[in-house]
Amino acid sequence: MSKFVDYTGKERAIRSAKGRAAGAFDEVPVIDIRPAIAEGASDEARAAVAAQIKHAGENVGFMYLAGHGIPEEVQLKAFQQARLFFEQDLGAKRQLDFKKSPVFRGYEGLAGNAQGDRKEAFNWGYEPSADPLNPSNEDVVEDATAGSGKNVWPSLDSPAGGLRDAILDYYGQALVLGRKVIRLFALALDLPEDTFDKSFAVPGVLGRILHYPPQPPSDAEAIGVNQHTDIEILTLNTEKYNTQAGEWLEVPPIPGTLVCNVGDMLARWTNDRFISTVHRVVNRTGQQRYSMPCFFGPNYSTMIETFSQCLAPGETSKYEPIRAGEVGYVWRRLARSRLGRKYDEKEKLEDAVKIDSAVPVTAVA
Ligand SMILES: O=C(O)CCC(=O)C(=O)O
Ligand SMILES: [Fe+2]
Repeated sequence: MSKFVDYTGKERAIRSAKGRAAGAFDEVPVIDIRPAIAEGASDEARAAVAAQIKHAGENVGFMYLAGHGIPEEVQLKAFQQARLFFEQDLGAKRQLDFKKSPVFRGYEGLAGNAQGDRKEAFNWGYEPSADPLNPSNEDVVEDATAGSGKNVWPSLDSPAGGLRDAILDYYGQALVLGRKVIRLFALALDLPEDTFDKSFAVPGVLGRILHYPPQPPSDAEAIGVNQHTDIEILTLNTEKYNTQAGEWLEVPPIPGTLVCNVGDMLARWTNDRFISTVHRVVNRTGQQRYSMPCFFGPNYSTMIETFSQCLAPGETSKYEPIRAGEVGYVWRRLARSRLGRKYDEKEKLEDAVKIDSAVPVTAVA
């Protein structure tokens, strides 16, 4: 594997190499969460599922979640609309170019993406009207530094006019599920079950649909999304490939499951007790590939400071406390992955996330 340099510029060891070498895993575990999220689930059932999450979080950083309860049809409807959106010509898609949004919402093209990845994406964020547990229609303040901002959607009379409804139907169900999963993560970390609840009342949950065209047969190693770690606490997704211990471990789609992986915020919160695993996407299917990750981050004013329970006596955290969004952790990270900027905590946020609209985005065939 080529070396991995993390967002702070440090060369990073793939921590899960240790787990793999010790024979802790050679594949991503499948965890049936139904017994733990069912109405009236017993403490024993929840503890049993939390124990599996703990093992996966500490050794792999990735897990399949079965029994999650989101109908496949809801996902497929969003993918159908996404296909209609991505099939449009570039000019139509670029009307919703993410570079027009202070919070990177909208279309991210195949060309002009910072890493040269073979993918295009449509990005959105938290919208109160889509949240079954927060049904107020209050407008979210359009302020990148406060960390929310407005979504952009295709107009109703355009070819993908149903994209908003289809995405938000899925996203609303994912929000409900994510809040349950995050409680199980708290249990898995031996923390009070409600540890994350307050910061997930109005959470910083970003979503995106990605489209990966089939790779040219002449280029079997063409990268869909280059190696990276995710920014937030955990990601719920449909399918992907990741890496451990110097070789890439395949994570093929398993019907009826979602893939869940640990992100860097949880690594910071747990001082790397839970591993934010490096992963990438290579589309070798010969088909168009679509995926729809939702990145679960807390309210943007939340301070992320390593839980004392995750430190051994006398141990200090490797990580400085950092605010999730307001002073820019999320936005600096997104500027890095979407605009190719350097991650620098000292740079003024306005400069770090400023979009230079004079930079042309070139088209590729
Ligand atoms: O397409 C996928 O399955 C994964 C994409 C991904 O890793 C990401 O957007 O962070
Ligand atoms: Fe990712």
